Amino acid sequence: MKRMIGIIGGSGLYDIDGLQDARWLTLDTPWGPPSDAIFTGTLGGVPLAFLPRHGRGHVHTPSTVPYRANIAALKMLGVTDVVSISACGSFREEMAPGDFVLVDQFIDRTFAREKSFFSTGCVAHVSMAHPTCPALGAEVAEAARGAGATVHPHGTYLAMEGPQFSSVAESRMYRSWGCDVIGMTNMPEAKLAREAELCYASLAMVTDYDSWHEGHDTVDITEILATLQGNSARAKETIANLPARLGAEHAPCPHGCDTALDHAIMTAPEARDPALLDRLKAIAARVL
Ligand SMILES: CSC[C@H]1O[C@H](OP(=O)(O)O)[C@H](O)[C@@H]1O
Ligand SMILES: Nc1ncnc2[nH]cnc12
Repeated sequence: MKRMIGIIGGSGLYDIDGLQDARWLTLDTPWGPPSDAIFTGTLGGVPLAFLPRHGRGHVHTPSTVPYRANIAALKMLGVTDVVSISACGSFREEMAPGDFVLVDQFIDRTFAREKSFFSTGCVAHVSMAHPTCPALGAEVAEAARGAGATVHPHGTYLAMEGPQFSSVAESRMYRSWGCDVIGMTNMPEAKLAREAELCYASLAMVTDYDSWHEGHDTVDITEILATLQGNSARAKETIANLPARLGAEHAPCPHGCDTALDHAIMTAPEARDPALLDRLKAIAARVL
Protein backbone atom coordinates (compact mmCIF):
# COMPACT_ATOMS: atom_id res chain seq x y z
CA MET A 1 0.00 0.00 0.00
CA LYS A 2 1.05 3.64 -0.50
CA ARG A 3 2.87 5.16 2.42
CA MET A 4 1.76 8.38 4.07
CA ILE A 5 3.87 9.75 6.91
CA GLY A 6 2.09 11.43 9.81
CA ILE A 7 4.09 13.72 12.07
CA ILE A 8 2.72 14.82 15.43
CA GLY A 9 4.74 17.87 16.45
CA GLY A 10 5.15 18.52 20.16
CA SER A 11 6.05 21.56 22.21
CA GLY A 12 8.13 23.97 20.13
CA LEU A 13 7.30 22.27 16.79
CA TYR A 14 4.21 23.86 15.28
CA ASP A 15 5.05 23.71 11.56
CA ILE A 16 7.53 22.14 9.14
CA ASP A 17 9.42 23.30 6.08
CA GLY A 18 9.73 22.09 2.51
CA LEU A 19 6.32 20.48 1.84
CA GLN A 20 5.23 20.58 -1.79
CA ASP A 21 1.58 21.25 -2.71
CA ALA A 22 1.12 22.18 0.93
CA ARG A 23 -2.18 23.18 2.47
CA TRP A 24 -3.75 23.27 5.91
CA LEU A 25 -6.74 20.88 5.91
CA THR A 26 -9.54 21.32 8.42
CA LEU A 27 -11.02 17.93 9.34
CA ASP A 28 -13.66 16.58 11.68
CA THR A 29 -13.78 13.04 13.09
CA PRO A 30 -16.34 10.95 14.98
CA TRP A 31 -14.38 12.01 18.10
CA GLY A 32 -14.53 15.72 17.28
CA PRO A 33 -11.95 17.98 15.66
CA PRO A 34 -8.20 17.33 16.03
CA SER A 35 -5.88 19.77 17.82
CA ASP A 36 -5.64 21.97 14.73
CA ALA A 37 -5.88 21.86 10.96
CA ILE A 38 -3.45 19.36 9.42
CA PHE A 39 -0.62 20.54 7.14
CA THR A 40 -0.55 18.14 4.19
CA GLY A 41 1.59 17.83 1.08
CA THR A 42 4.49 15.78 -0.21
CA LEU A 43 8.05 15.70 1.02
CA GLY A 44 10.68 14.00 -1.11
CA GLY A 45 7.86 12.49 -3.17
CA VAL A 46 6.13 10.88 -0.17
CA PRO A 47 2.74 12.17 1.07
CA LEU A 48 3.04 13.64 4.55
CA ALA A 49 0.62 15.09 7.10
CA PHE A 50 1.81 17.29 9.98
CA LEU A 51 -0.33 17.95 13.06
CA PRO A 52 0.80 20.26 15.86
CA ARG A 53 -0.22 18.30 18.99
CA HIS A 54 -1.04 21.36 21.07
CA GLY A 55 -2.34 23.39 18.11
CA ARG A 56 -0.61 26.43 16.60
CA GLY A 57 -0.02 28.92 19.38
CA HIS A 58 0.05 26.04 21.93
CA VAL A 59 -3.62 26.02 22.88
CA HIS A 60 -4.21 22.51 24.32
CA THR A 61 -2.85 21.31 27.66
CA PRO A 62 -1.47 17.75 27.81
CA SER A 63 -4.80 16.69 29.37
CA THR A 64 -7.03 18.44 26.81
CA VAL A 65 -5.20 17.39 23.63
CA PRO A 66 -7.92 15.54 21.64
CA TYR A 67 -5.82 12.37 21.29
CA ARG A 68 -8.59 10.25 19.76
CA ALA A 69 -9.47 12.88 17.17
CA ASN A 70 -5.77 13.38 16.32
CA ILE A 71 -5.13 9.71 15.62
CA ALA A 72 -8.48 9.25 13.86
CA ALA A 73 -7.84 12.28 11.62
CA LEU A 74 -4.44 10.92 10.57
CA LYS A 75 -5.92 7.49 9.89
CA MET A 76 -8.78 9.04 7.88
CA LEU A 77 -6.26 10.93 5.74
CA GLY A 78 -4.52 7.66 4.86
CA VAL A 79 -1.53 7.93 7.18
CA THR A 80 0.29 4.61 7.61
CA ASP A 81 3.22 5.64 9.85
CA VAL A 82 3.00 8.08 12.78
CA VAL A 83 6.14 9.78 14.07
CA SER A 84 5.58 11.49 17.37
CA ILE A 85 8.00 14.26 18.34
CA SER A 86 8.03 15.38 21.97
CA ALA A 87 9.94 17.28 24.61
CA CYS A 88 10.90 15.27 27.67
CA GLY A 89 12.78 15.39 30.96
CA SER A 90 15.61 12.91 31.58
CA PHE A 91 16.24 10.49 34.48
CA ARG A 92 19.66 9.46 33.16
CA GLU A 93 22.88 11.38 33.44
CA GLU A 94 23.90 10.20 29.97
CA MET A 95 20.61 11.30 28.34
CA ALA A 96 21.59 14.96 28.40
CA PRO A 97 19.62 18.05 27.39
CA GLY A 98 19.83 18.35 23.61
CA ASP A 99 19.97 14.56 23.08
CA PHE A 100 17.19 12.61 21.35
CA VAL A 101 15.74 9.37 22.74
CA LEU A 102 13.91 6.79 20.64
CA VAL A 103 11.23 5.81 23.15
CA ASP A 104 10.20 2.14 22.97
CA GLN A 105 8.48 1.49 26.31
CA PHE A 106 5.99 3.43 28.42
CA ILE A 107 4.65 3.54 31.93
CA ASP A 108 1.26 5.21 31.70
CA ARG A 109 0.43 7.25 34.79
CA THR A 110 -2.13 9.50 33.09
CA PHE A 111 -5.64 9.35 34.50
CA ALA A 112 -7.78 12.12 33.04
CA ARG A 113 -7.93 11.15 29.38
CA GLU A 114 -10.03 8.98 27.07
CA LYS A 115 -7.72 6.09 26.20
CA SER A 116 -9.62 3.95 23.73
CA PHE A 117 -11.72 4.26 20.58
CA PHE A 118 -13.61 1.19 21.79
CA SER A 119 -16.32 1.29 24.46
CA THR A 120 -19.59 -0.24 25.63
CA GLY A 121 -21.07 -2.08 22.66
CA CYS A 122 -17.73 -2.89 21.03
CA VAL A 123 -14.94 -3.98 23.36
CA ALA A 124 -11.40 -4.58 22.08
CA HIS A 125 -8.11 -5.47 23.76
CA VAL A 126 -4.96 -4.84 21.73
CA SER A 127 -1.45 -5.80 22.85
CA MET A 128 0.77 -3.01 24.15
CA ALA A 129 3.67 -5.26 25.13
CA HIS A 130 5.76 -3.61 22.43
CA PRO A 131 4.08 -0.23 22.11
CA THR A 132 6.15 1.20 19.26
CA CYS A 133 7.10 -0.04 15.80
CA PRO A 134 10.77 -1.13 15.80
CA ALA A 135 11.03 -0.93 12.00
CA LEU A 136 9.76 2.65 11.84
CA GLY A 137 11.75 3.58 14.96
CA ALA A 138 15.04 2.39 13.44
CA GLU A 139 14.52 4.68 10.43
CA VAL A 140 13.53 7.61 12.63
CA ALA A 141 16.68 7.14 14.74
CA GLU A 142 18.86 7.11 11.60
CA ALA A 143 17.06 10.17 10.23
CA ALA A 144 17.82 11.99 13.50
CA ARG A 145 21.47 10.89 13.45
CA GLY A 146 21.64 12.17 9.89
CA ALA A 147 20.50 15.53 11.26
CA GLY A 148 23.46 15.53 13.64
CA ALA A 149 21.57 14.50 16.79
CA THR A 150 22.91 12.23 19.53
CA VAL A 151 20.26 9.50 19.56
CA HIS A 152 19.76 6.96 22.37
CA PRO A 153 18.18 3.92 20.70
CA HIS A 154 15.95 2.81 23.63
CA GLY A 155 14.05 4.52 26.40
CA THR A 156 11.19 4.03 28.83
CA TYR A 157 8.91 7.09 28.98
CA LEU A 158 6.89 7.87 32.07
CA ALA A 159 3.67 9.52 30.91
CA MET A 160 2.40 11.83 33.67
CA GLU A 161 -0.84 13.76 33.72
CA GLY A 162 0.62 17.25 34.34
CA PRO A 163 0.37 20.08 33.61
CA GLN A 164 2.48 20.73 36.72
CA PHE A 165 5.94 19.18 36.73
CA SER A 166 6.90 16.42 39.20
CA SER A 167 8.01 16.94 42.78
CA VAL A 168 11.55 15.90 43.75
CA ALA A 169 10.10 12.80 45.48
CA GLU A 170 8.14 11.79 42.36
CA SER A 171 11.16 12.38 40.15
CA ARG A 172 13.32 10.13 42.36
CA MET A 173 10.61 7.48 42.46
CA TYR A 174 10.22 7.31 38.64
CA ARG A 175 13.99 7.08 38.35
CA SER A 176 14.04 4.18 40.83
CA TRP A 177 11.38 2.46 38.68
CA GLY A 178 13.85 2.35 35.79
CA CYS A 179 12.24 5.08 33.70
CA ASP A 180 14.57 6.96 31.35
CA VAL A 181 12.50 10.00 30.37
CA ILE A 182 9.30 11.77 31.36
CA GLY A 183 6.65 13.65 29.43
CA MET A 184 2.95 14.38 29.43
CA THR A 185 1.66 13.43 25.98
CA ASN A 186 2.76 10.07 24.55
CA MET A 187 -0.07 8.34 26.33
CA PRO A 188 -2.75 7.62 25.27
CA GLU A 189 -1.40 8.62 21.85
CA ALA A 190 0.61 5.36 21.46
CA LYS A 191 -2.33 3.21 22.63
CA LEU A 192 -4.70 4.86 20.16
CA ALA A 193 -2.23 4.51 17.28
CA ARG A 194 -2.09 0.78 18.04
CA GLU A 195 -5.90 0.54 18.07
CA ALA A 196 -5.96 2.34 14.72
CA GLU A 197 -3.40 -0.18 13.40
CA LEU A 198 -0.80 2.51 12.68
CA CYS A 199 2.95 2.06 12.97
CA TYR A 200 4.01 4.50 15.73
CA ALA A 201 7.47 5.73 16.70
CA SER A 202 8.28 8.28 19.38
CA LEU A 203 11.30 10.57 19.22
CA ALA A 204 11.71 12.49 22.47
CA MET A 205 14.04 15.49 22.74
CA VAL A 206 15.59 15.87 26.18
CA THR A 207 15.09 19.39 27.50
CA ASP A 208 15.99 19.00 31.21
CA TYR A 209 16.91 16.63 34.06
CA ASP A 210 13.45 16.87 35.62
CA SER A 211 13.94 17.35 39.39
CA TRP A 212 16.16 14.52 40.68
CA HIS A 213 19.59 15.78 39.69
CA GLU A 214 21.49 17.42 42.52
CA GLY A 215 23.90 19.09 40.12
CA HIS A 216 21.14 20.78 38.10
CA ASP A 217 18.28 23.13 38.90
CA THR A 218 14.84 21.53 39.15
CA VAL A 219 12.92 21.68 35.89
CA ASP A 220 11.33 24.93 34.81
CA ILE A 221 9.79 26.11 31.58
CA THR A 222 12.47 28.71 30.75
CA GLU A 223 15.14 26.00 30.55
CA ILE A 224 12.82 23.82 28.45
CA LEU A 225 12.05 26.58 25.96
CA ALA A 226 15.73 27.47 25.54
CA THR A 227 16.64 23.84 24.78
CA LEU A 228 13.65 23.44 22.46
CA GLN A 229 14.69 26.48 20.45
CA GLY A 230 18.15 25.01 20.00
CA ASN A 231 16.62 21.68 18.92
CA SER A 232 13.87 22.65 16.52
CA ALA A 233 16.18 22.86 13.48
CA ARG A 234 17.40 19.29 14.21
CA ALA A 235 13.83 18.06 14.58
CA LYS A 236 12.91 19.63 11.24
CA GLU A 237 15.97 18.14 9.54
CA THR A 238 15.07 14.73 11.00
CA ILE A 239 11.64 15.00 9.38
CA ALA A 240 13.22 16.13 6.09
CA ASN A 241 15.44 12.99 6.13
CA LEU A 242 12.54 10.59 6.65
CA PRO A 243 10.96 10.21 3.18
CA ALA A 244 14.20 9.05 1.56
CA ARG A 245 14.70 6.49 4.34
CA LEU A 246 11.13 5.20 4.38
CA GLY A 247 10.25 5.24 0.67
CA ALA A 248 6.84 5.59 -0.95
CA GLU A 249 5.59 2.03 -0.33
CA HIS A 250 4.39 0.79 3.05
CA ALA A 251 5.00 -2.97 3.07
CA PRO A 252 2.98 -5.05 5.57
CA CYS A 253 4.46 -4.27 8.99
CA PRO A 254 6.85 -7.09 10.05
CA HIS A 255 5.83 -6.40 13.66
CA GLY A 256 2.10 -6.61 13.06
CA CYS A 257 1.19 -2.99 13.82
CA ASP A 258 -1.20 -2.98 10.86
CA THR A 259 -2.99 -6.14 12.00
CA ALA A 260 -3.25 -5.28 15.71
CA LEU A 261 -7.04 -5.70 15.69
CA ASP A 262 -7.02 -9.17 14.11
CA HIS A 263 -8.10 -10.98 17.29
CA ALA A 264 -8.82 -8.00 19.54
CA ILE A 265 -12.58 -7.48 19.36
CA MET A 266 -14.44 -9.39 22.10
CA THR A 267 -18.02 -8.28 21.59
CA ALA A 268 -20.22 -10.76 19.72
CA PRO A 269 -21.40 -9.37 16.36
CA GLU A 270 -25.05 -9.46 17.47
CA ALA A 271 -24.25 -7.56 20.69
CA ARG A 272 -22.42 -4.67 19.03
CA ASP A 273 -23.78 -1.13 19.22
CA PRO A 274 -24.53 0.05 15.65
CA ALA A 275 -23.90 3.72 16.51
CA LEU A 276 -20.46 2.94 17.94
CA LEU A 277 -19.65 0.70 14.97
CA ASP A 278 -20.47 3.57 12.69
CA ARG A 279 -17.88 5.75 14.44
CA LEU A 280 -15.33 2.95 14.57
CA LYS A 281 -15.40 2.61 10.78
CA ALA A 282 -13.10 5.65 10.71
CA ILE A 283 -10.25 3.70 12.35
CA ALA A 284 -11.13 0.00 12.19
CA ALA A 285 -13.03 -0.56 8.96
CA ARG A 286 -10.63 -3.41 8.08
CA VAL A 287 -12.01 -5.67 10.81
CA LEU A 288 -15.63 -4.49 11.14
C1 LIG B 1 6.73 22.61 27.29
S1 LIG B 1 7.11 21.67 28.69
C2 LIG B 1 5.90 20.46 29.03
C3 LIG B 1 5.17 19.91 27.86
O1 LIG B 1 6.10 19.62 26.82
C4 LIG B 1 5.90 18.30 26.40
O2 LIG B 1 4.91 18.32 25.38
P1 LIG B 1 5.08 17.49 24.04
O3 LIG B 1 5.16 16.05 24.47
O4 LIG B 1 3.86 17.76 23.23
O5 LIG B 1 6.35 17.96 23.39
C5 LIG B 1 5.48 17.61 27.68
O6 LIG B 1 4.93 16.34 27.46
C6 LIG B 1 4.54 18.59 28.26
O7 LIG B 1 3.26 18.49 27.69
N1 LIG C 1 10.60 17.30 33.16
C1 LIG C 1 9.52 17.15 32.41
N2 LIG C 1 8.41 16.57 32.94
C2 LIG C 1 7.31 16.40 32.14
N3 LIG C 1 7.22 16.82 30.88
C3 LIG C 1 8.29 17.40 30.35
N4 LIG C 1 8.50 17.90 29.13
C4 LIG C 1 9.74 18.37 29.08
N5 LIG C 1 10.37 18.21 30.27
C5 LIG C 1 9.48 17.60 31.08
